[in-house]
Amino acid sequence: MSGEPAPAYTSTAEHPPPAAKPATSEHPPLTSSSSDHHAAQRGLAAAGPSPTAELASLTLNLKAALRQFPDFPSPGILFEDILPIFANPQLHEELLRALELHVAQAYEKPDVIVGLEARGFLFGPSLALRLGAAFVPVRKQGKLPGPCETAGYQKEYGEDFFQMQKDGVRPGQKVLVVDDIIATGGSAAAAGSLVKKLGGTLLGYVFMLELDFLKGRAKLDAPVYTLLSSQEK
Ligand SMILES: O=P(O)(O)OC[C@H]1O[C@H](OP(=O)(O)OP(=O)(O)O)[C@H](O)[C@@H]1O
Ligand SMILES: Nc1ncnc2[nH]cnc12
Repeated sequence: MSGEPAPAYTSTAEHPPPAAKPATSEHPPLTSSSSDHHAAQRGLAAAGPSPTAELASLTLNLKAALRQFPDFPSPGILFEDILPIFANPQLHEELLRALELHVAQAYEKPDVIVGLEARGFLFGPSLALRLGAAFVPVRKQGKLPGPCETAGYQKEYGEDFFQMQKDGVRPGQKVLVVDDIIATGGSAAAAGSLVKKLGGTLLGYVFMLELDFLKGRAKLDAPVYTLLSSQEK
């Protein structure tokens, strides 16, 4: 890895997204020792608050933006609406920064970010670009052309089938699965099983939000990171 060029890391630093600023005291580079290799790849100086302190302040803003809708899409479900984060460019930027910080601290650099339809598509590709990784979708059955692997699953309010294209992940590639929410964990577990069927090495799972009381992470057999938690019962 160390000898490889890292074009996306460099280009992210040189071409930050519109709401982002270059590395400054407000948007500092990654500085912890565990993320030094990422910081070095990005060509950024070490300065500013620790990634842990920065993450803590970012998550406060993000949590405050969530909205809840009772009895949607069916009676008894308290629906967590993440869309206000994407409607606000500053929060959108803060979300990506928080996820990027966490991945750099906690995981090896992934080759592939696998995002789940549909809300995993809202930030999966942007995160992949920041990390210099490929983005590959998991889609609901019947949406992807060509040879696919299929896995059935149950989620908090229904059941479905997920698919991935057979050439989406090459054997041995390091994969992070990302999605907006983990509830019962059924969707994420199905996605992880597809990655493994394709021969990928599952580094772990990254979610914006976890509904802790449903204990979905117990279904997952790789490290799980959630930025925010909710509906503690
Ligand atoms: O942990 P689980 O109980 O499996 O539930 C979590 C999944 O449910 C939601 O997706 P949904 O299937 O509603 O699809 P959408 O993103 O297309 O709205 C959410 O985006 C997760 O993918
Ligand atoms: N309670 C919930 N809110 C939003 N998305 C979900 N996906 C599964 N459960 C959910």
